Order: sequence, then structure tokens, then C-alpha cells
Amino acid sequence: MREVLALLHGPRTALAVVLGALTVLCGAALLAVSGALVTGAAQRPSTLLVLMPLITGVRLFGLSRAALRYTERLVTHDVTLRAVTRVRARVLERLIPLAPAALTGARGGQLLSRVRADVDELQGVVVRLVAPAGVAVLAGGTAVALTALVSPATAAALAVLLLVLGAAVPAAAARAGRRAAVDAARADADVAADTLDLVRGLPDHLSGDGGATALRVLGGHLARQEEAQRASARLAAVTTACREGVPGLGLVAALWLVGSDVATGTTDPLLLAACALGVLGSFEAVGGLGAAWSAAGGVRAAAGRVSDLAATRPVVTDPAEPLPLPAGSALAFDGVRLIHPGAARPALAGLHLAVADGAKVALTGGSGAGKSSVLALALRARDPDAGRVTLGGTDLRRLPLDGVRSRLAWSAQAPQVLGGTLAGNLRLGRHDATDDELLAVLSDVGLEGVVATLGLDGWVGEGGERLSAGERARVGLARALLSRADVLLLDEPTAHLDAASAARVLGLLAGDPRAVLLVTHDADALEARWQVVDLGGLDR
Ligand SMILES: Nc1ncnc2c1ncn2[C@@H]1O[C@H](COP(=O)(O)OP(=O)(O)OP(=O)(O)O)[C@@H](O)[C@H]1O
Repeated sequence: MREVLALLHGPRTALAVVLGALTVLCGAALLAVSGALVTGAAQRPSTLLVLMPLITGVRLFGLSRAALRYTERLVTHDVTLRAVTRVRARVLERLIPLAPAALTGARGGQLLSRVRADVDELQGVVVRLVAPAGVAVLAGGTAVALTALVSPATAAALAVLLLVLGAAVPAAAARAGRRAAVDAARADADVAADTLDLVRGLPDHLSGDGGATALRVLGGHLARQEEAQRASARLAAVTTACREGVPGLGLVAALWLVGSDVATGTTDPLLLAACALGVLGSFEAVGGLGAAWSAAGGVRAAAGRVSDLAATRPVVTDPAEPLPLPAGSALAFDGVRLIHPGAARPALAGLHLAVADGAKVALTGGSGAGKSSVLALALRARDPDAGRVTLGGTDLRRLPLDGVRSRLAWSAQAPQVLGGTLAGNLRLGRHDATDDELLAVLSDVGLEGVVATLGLDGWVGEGGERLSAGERARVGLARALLSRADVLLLDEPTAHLDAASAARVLGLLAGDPRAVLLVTHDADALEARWQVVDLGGLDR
């Protein structure tokens, strides 16, 4: 929580609180002065000497209140937008080092839901939490002090009722509502994750039981979500009744206590309505606290989850004192052993492999032989459990992570194509590539047809769904080819291609001056210049 508050701009937040408190006090003063004015006007004889300052006061407080509220909103929104930027940056900063290995256990929908919900919660920390709390203390305290000048007993009653409405009622409501909020958050996350899984896997569900099982599970989570919402609504009804009732009690108390003083002649009758209405207006000071108490739990939970992200150890980290990047980019695996977390047997054991500068090496072997794991080690998505992987003769663990990855271009088995344009997806490989360079590489990988139908600036659909699996694979390949990396790590780039397209891609790679480490199931399609390494025969 402290970490989240540190992300706020202190002086601007303080200004927002002061402006909020002044707005509330102007509102209370407007009511008080109006009460005094009505009483003064009703008195016989009423004198202009008494009425004029009151009339001026009504105008002053009325106009000031509007101007102060406007300025307060401007400042609060400015603070909020700054907080949003910082919170988003902080969450992403924490996520990036965890990718890809430390995030493979997380469900995509839950991760999405977590990032969205946490950012939403934390961005409202000023409007929903800090500003209402500050305004309550500042405006409430000032209102009690001013009331004490007229009637100490009324001030005491006001202080007690402010505490009841601002602290006791919301605390009780928050305690009662915490469970419902936790249930709602869990149900929301499950519904989001299930919906995303259902939509992504729609074709599989439809060809199975028509989606009945998935819908049944989703239905259960929706019912839990609804029940949690009902519980919150019941609670909201009770707190609304208190919110309306307690200020009424304050009004009655002020009329009674100040009225007694007026009756005994110790207080000017002009002050009766002024004090009673001023007390009524003062309750606006704690008006935001109900929402603040309920927001507090959510904000604390969101802050906790963002901290948890920080506590999640990245699988690989930058060395404290990285060595300079070596001149060459020859890759070597020396006696490498790798066991994935939770796996019963090592994915790789005693692997020795060299990929010299410009070499063409093809990895083959049965499914699960460890081919993709070799690429993951080269990229330093993971570190070996034994042995070492070197780049230009230096252990990867001693080199800067960014530097290592700038030397390597990777195209996954099913490359990630983002919802955007074809050109945008390709420029992930090289941001400054010209349109001509993009068209050339697309032609190299045989995607002229896609260029003709979509165009470079055509929308490829969410996750590239307007492209076939083979086209997506070739977009990934084109992205790798475009990059300025020295080594291309390609995971089955020909898997979805027909024989002619596959031969064209393999020919292209064989002619590329850079080193290529290729994963393939079809060693027969390779030309003689490829060095084929079969991982299927390794002794584990
Ligand atoms: N993240 C992971 N967590 C646990 N086990 C993993 C993980 N990734 C891979 N494995 C296991 O490691 C072994 C090697 O996997 P890898 O993906 O490297 O094989 P592969 O040869 O590329 O297989 P395929 O040809 O099917 O893509 C497999 O037994 C796999 O189940």
C-alpha cells in the first residue's frame, strides 16, 4: 500500500485534498449563511446592516463553491491520470522480466483480469481513497471547530455523528462486505478466464460436446458472481439508510441544543438556523468515506497482488556485473542438462552442440525430445541446471540479457501474431524497416497473396485470426528474417506449409548468411549443407 501511495504526486494530491475540503466548507457555510439570512429577514425590524453581509456571504460561498469544485476536479483528474501512467508502467515493468517462463503457469484470462482489475483499482486510489479521507479529516475537523464557537455541545454531537457516519458505519459495512467482495473478485476472475478460454477454444468445444461442459462450468461461476452482487446490494441498501438518517439526527441535535441556548437567551436567535443548517452541510465532509472504506479493501488487495508480482522471482535475471558482449555470435551448449519445473525427467541431458557463426544446424527428434527447450536455453528464457550455454565463448549468464536477445531472433512454433496490421506485426522484428523491405521479406516467405488481399496496413484480426496457421508461421519467420540478429532460432517454420512452400523457405534459410538453428520434423527435406542433430537418441 505504501508503495502505491509513493506513486502519487504528493503536492498535487495535497492540493486536491485542500480544494475538496474548502468546497465542502463553502457548501456548509452557504447553508449556514442562508439560514441566518432567512431568520434575519423574518426578524422585525430587519436591518440592512445585518442582512447585507449575509447576502454577500450567500453570493460569495455560492460562487466559490462552484469554482472550488471545478478546480478540485481538474486537479484530482490530473493526479489520477498521472497515477494511471505510473501504475500501468509499474505493473508492466514487473510482468516483463517474468515472461515467458515464470508466466507459463498463469491462466491467460486470470492474468488479463488481474492486470486490468489491479490497474483499475489502483488508479482510483486518489479519487476513492486518499482525497475522501483527507477531506473528511480537514473539513470535518474545521466544521467541528467552527461549530464549537457557537455551541460546544452541538460540536461534540457533530463530532460523534461524523465519526459514526464516516468510520463506524463504513467499517461495519466493509467488514460485512469483505467476504462478498472476495467472492465477487474470485467469481469475476473465473468468469473472465472461462469466457476467454471458451472463446479461444470455441472450435474445439463445438466439435466436442457443443460447449455444454464449458458452459455448465461458466454457469456455476456466473451464479456465484450473481450471489456476491446480491450480497453487496443488500449491504448498500443498509448503508444508504444510515447515510440519509445520521445527518438528520445531527440536524435535530443542533436544533435542540442551540434552541435551548436561544431559549435561555445565551445565543443569538440568528444562529439557530445557521448552526443547524451548517451542521447538516458538514456531513458532506464524510460523504466519500463510505465508498473509501469499501474501496480500501480492493485497493489493498490490488496493491498486494502487484507486490506479489515483484515477489515472483524471474526465472532468469541479468548478471550484477555483465561482461561486454563478445564479438562473435557462435552458440555452444556444453554438457547441458535441463529439467522443467514439475517434469519427471530432464528435457535435455548432457547436450553438446555447436552452432558456429553462419552455420546451418537442424534439430530433429521425436515429440518431446527437447528441441524447443534448446531454443529456450539459447534465448535465455531458462538457464540450464547443469553445463553451460555460451555466445561467442562467454556464458550467457554473464552477459546482459538484452544484449543476448538482440543477437538472436526467435520464431516460435505458433508465433504470436498481434491484433494489428501486417506491417505492425513485421516491424516487431525491426521497427525501422521500410515498406519496401517489408514487401521484399513477405515475397521471400511466399506471402504475396496475403499482401494482395490485406495490404501491408490491413488488419490481421485478433491474434492474427484472419491468417491461416501457415501464414501466421510465415509472418513469424518474416519477422525473424527482418531482424538484425546474428542467429535465427526457428521452431518448425515449415510445419504448416505445403512441400513447395517448405522447400522455398528452407532454400531461403540455407542462403541466409546468418547462423540458423532450426527445429524440424522433416530432416529429409534439408539440403546437404544443413548439419542435422538428432536429439531423440540422447541418453537421459
Ligand atoms: N514449461 C514446461 N514445463 C514442464 N515441462 C515442460 C515444459 N516445456 C517442455 N516441457 C517438457 O520438456 C520436454 C521437452 O519439451 P520440448 O518442447 O523441448 O520438446 P520438443 O522436442 O520441442 O517437442 P515437440 O516436437 O512436440 O514440439 C517434454 O517432455 C515436455 O513435456
